[in-house]
Amino acid sequence: MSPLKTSFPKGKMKIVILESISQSAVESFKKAGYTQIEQYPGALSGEELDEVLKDAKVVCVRSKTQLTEEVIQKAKKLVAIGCFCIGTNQVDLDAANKAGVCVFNAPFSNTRSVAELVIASAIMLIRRIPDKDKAAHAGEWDKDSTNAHEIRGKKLGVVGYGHIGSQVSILAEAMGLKVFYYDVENKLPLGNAEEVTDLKTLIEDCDLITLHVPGTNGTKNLFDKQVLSWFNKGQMLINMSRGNVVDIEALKTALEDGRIGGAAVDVFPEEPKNKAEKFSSPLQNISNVILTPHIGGSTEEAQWNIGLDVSAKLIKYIESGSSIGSHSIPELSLPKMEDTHRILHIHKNVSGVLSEINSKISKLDVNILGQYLSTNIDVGYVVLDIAKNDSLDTLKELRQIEHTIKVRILY
Ligand SMILES: NC(=O)C1=CN([C@@H]2O[C@H](COP(=O)(O)OP(=O)(O)OC[C@H]3O[C@@H](n4cnc5c(N)ncnc54)[C@H](O)[C@@H]3O)[C@@H](O)[C@H]2O)C=CC1
Ligand SMILES: O=C(O)CCC(=O)C(=O)O
Repeated sequence: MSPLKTSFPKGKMKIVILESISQSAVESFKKAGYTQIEQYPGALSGEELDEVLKDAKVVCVRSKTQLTEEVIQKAKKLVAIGCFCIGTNQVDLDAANKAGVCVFNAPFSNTRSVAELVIASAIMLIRRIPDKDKAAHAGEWDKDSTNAHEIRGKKLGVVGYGHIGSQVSILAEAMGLKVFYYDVENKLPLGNAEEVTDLKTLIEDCDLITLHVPGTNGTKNLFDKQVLSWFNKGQMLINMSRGNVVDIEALKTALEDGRIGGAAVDVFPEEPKNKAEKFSSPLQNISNVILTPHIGGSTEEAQWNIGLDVSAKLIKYIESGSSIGSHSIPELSLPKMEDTHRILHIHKNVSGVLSEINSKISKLDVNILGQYLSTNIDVGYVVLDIAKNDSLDTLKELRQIEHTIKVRILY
């Protein structure tokens, strides 16, 4: 079979890669025939980002680059966004959906890396290693065991029992911790973990609390002043989810008061865009606090696998239209194209569009060999496999249909 060609030559398809995404992604794109790859080490914003995205078909980001409605609307040629991470909160998913831009992520390639760092942090905090470490660096030999404990037998409260939370749960039990969890959804408890349906009880009863919720409007300031007031016996807090899940000023106060006995914080409301920008946080220089620069998922293993996972989804979408794993436009699983042309039509989900598409195609006297449709509240995604013909004319016709957002043709 001849290699799959796309309506738009691969060699002209600009792929923008920001935030030092793994070379595994770059290699995958190149191997698949994409040569116009622009790479930038950090995140971009403002005019610089707009300029780079002006003629980009695909943009690849991690957690920093903010792909707002404005940015997406200006990037007129954009077909797909790859989030080379778990979180998709840096992208306006609603705007991407309405602009017909497919958004993918890597839902579990760095899960284990985060879970391992949580366990490591739990041990460090409960042994008060941050202070011992600082003291040793300063030439002080402090062997005092006061307030240093084993994690064995301690109670761990997991807030958000999804992929990461449940992996933490398994590792924690293996280390002898007793695991409790709180989630807004009904979740299967792994091992001997027990659900606690009330957040206050979870916090009051556990020795360590670890946060693994997504960054959404619903989780913004989930740990606000009031929730942090439920820590009253020196429990420790680990936040490797998103910076704005915790009220950072209230956390500072609780740490200074000793109501919270220590914290490991990997994510911040304000994070530098790149290495050159300075990092500052109200949590700096507080006793028994570990601050890390959003590296929960930053292991070579995780980054390599994320690169492979997301690039494969992007290539599949570009070359076949399959949108399985999309966080924006509707998901469609598609069969292989067999000696056909494939039309991908993304449109506003209003009545009449589908029948107009079919009527245009029937007027062109083109045989429809397969039709696939998926919709969400705002957008419809229809894929038509048609007998080979002068497809460019078909494309022109379909672009004229009212409510069309994007049309592509594969041949
Ligand atoms: N620090 C880092 O480098 C990394 C951070 N993350 C963050 O971790 C988050 C979680 O990742 P996964 O476990 O893969 O996500 P997931 O979607 O598998 O799990 C999230 C869980 O949180 C629950 N949840 C949502 N709102 C909640 C609320 N208000 N209260 C309690 N539970 C709630 C959900 O029902 C779900 O079970 C990501 O969205 C990302 O923001 C992910 C990877 C690396
Ligand atoms: O590695 C990154 O840049 C972001 C990791 C993260 O927060 C995620 O996967 O959601």
